[in-house]
Amino acid sequence: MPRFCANLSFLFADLPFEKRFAAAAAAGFSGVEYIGAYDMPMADIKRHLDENELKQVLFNLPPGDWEAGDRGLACRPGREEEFRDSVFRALDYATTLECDMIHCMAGNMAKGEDPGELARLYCDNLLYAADEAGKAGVTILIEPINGVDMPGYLLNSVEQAAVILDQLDHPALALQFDIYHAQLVGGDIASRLARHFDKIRHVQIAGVPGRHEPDRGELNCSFLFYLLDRLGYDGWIGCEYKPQGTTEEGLGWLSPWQGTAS
Ligand SMILES: O=C(O)C(=O)[C@H](O)CO
Ligand SMILES: [Mg+2]
Repeated sequence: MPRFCANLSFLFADLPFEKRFAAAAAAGFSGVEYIGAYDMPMADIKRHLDENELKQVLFNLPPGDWEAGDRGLACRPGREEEFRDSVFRALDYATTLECDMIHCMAGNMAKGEDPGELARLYCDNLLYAADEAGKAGVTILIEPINGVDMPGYLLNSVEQAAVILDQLDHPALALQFDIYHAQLVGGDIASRLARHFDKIRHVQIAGVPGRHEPDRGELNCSFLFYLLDRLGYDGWIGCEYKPQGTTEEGLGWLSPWQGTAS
């Protein structure tokens, strides 16, 4: 059955970041993911992982200046050198943290820009990142994100991502299927999980609407977890949601699944 990892950028958010590792372990998680922790020395992160017997499942490439509106650099003209530096920085962390998946955010499209041009640059940058990551045994993931939560984001649909992955056909590139975003952009989750299953290396979950606990809203998560199991999914499911109360209060949905991982 599926293994669940805690997304520390979303869960346990009432605690300082470094305390979220222990909180995740205490709640029964054996893996963690997060957007990024580049302001923390890698040795400190490694210590938190080891002390709490946690696997580092995933984190993101440095996304540029988040406060200034950057949501990744991969499609941004004029930022190629920064993108390349970000690949090496992330791979350094990945090596130390023994993490074999990195999410590369596409970046936003500004008004008046040509999406085709940006998509070309995005693909070139993905190939660069995948070549470097492949040498380190790391897979670069791409994740479609809905354009309501992230207006202007270049990569919105699972279908766009599938075309890109087919075209680039690189062994170190794969799909991060975030069920929350996919439900908002197209729905029909069960069929699309099955259709794109060969490309999926990581799954994330949240309830729709609201991005709260997965059992709150229109999705039938138990059905989807069993489906993933039937499809032969042996990866992690990232719990990337905004708890409605405290994280611990909202974890009732997880208890039937804990200890069932095969
Ligand atoms: O927003 C998401 O769904 C993600 O997984 C990104 O990594 C961060 O925004
Ligand atoms: Mg996600």
